[in-house]
Amino acid sequence: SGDDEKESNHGDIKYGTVADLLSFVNLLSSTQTEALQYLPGEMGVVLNKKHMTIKKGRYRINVDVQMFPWKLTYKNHGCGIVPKGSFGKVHLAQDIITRKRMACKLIPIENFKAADVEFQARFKHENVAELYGALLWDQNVHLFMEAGEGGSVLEKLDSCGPMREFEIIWVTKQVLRGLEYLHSHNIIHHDIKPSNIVLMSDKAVLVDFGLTVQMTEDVYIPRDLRGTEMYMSPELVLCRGHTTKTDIYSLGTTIIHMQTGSPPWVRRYPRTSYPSYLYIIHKQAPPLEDIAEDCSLPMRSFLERALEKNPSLRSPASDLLKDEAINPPREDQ
Ligand SMILES: Nc1nnc(-c2c[nH]c3ncc(-c4c[nH]c5ccccc45)cc23)o1
Repeated sequence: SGDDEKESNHGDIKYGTVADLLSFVNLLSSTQTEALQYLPGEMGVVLNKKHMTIKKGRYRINVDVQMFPWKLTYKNHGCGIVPKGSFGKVHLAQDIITRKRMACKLIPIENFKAADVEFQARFKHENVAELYGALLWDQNVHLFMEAGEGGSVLEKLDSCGPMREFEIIWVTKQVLRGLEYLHSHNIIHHDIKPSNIVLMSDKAVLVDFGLTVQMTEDVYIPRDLRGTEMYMSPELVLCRGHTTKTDIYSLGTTIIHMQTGSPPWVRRYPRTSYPSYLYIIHKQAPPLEDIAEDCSLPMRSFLERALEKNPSLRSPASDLLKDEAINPPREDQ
């Protein structure tokens, strides 16, 4: 009976719906810090029964799930690095029963915002890292997600140097499919860059939705500056309102980074002499000078469309997905 079921539960971890998870994370982000200590030691909602096995209302580290440092195939020193997201560390986790390997992002409860998970919970797409569950353990929110075991594009660039055009095309198509989906729901990611694109064997997915917003009007008026400077669009820097097109510009700067191994601007304006790039991004023409010399003509024209200074003239993801640069004729491949 329900009572037996209740008695046998020793914790507050349960399988639930997206609505259950959203009310759980809203509870967490709305609880005053001093009140957090009175919450049960273990609480959480698991969306995905296939990957995470709850036993008697519990899901414990080293009992039900093990945590590992990431081992990257191409990382020469092979040390288990723990990549840092916008507000937390990301570990590799493996469910003891299902053996499913997951990413587990730890966010200290005082830094946790419901927005960190809201969009990943509500919007599912093969190029958006799936959220499997959210748990609170001793003052840390643990987000279990789809793992990109190939690491992020940034780690690949740091380890293997500039990417070849066919690799860039492969990543760009995946990111554009994810952006086309998010933008069709008026969602702006706000932090498209190499470290927020992670690689699996058969696809790439977008991660880190801590800065993500859903537009309610035609234009989003920011209260604060969101994103990473080198990848920011001129209209975002101006802070007079922007749209989903800002993500397209950030993809353009990300492609320059994948081609050359460096973000735009930094070679012409060294970081040592330029603490901030905001004024440069605002005043200068888009960074077409930072496009790789050996960039193909189709990719160059793709970048001109993605880096168009005027967002209303900039191509949307749905148009760029049809661009010849990322749909080369067979013999080119
Ligand atoms: N900031 C953030 N928010 N969610 C994620 C995330 C979800 N699934 C993931 N899978 C892999 C990695 C990852 C990043 N760098 C790495 C280096 C080595 C191995 C793995 C990685 C990160 C994630 O990241």
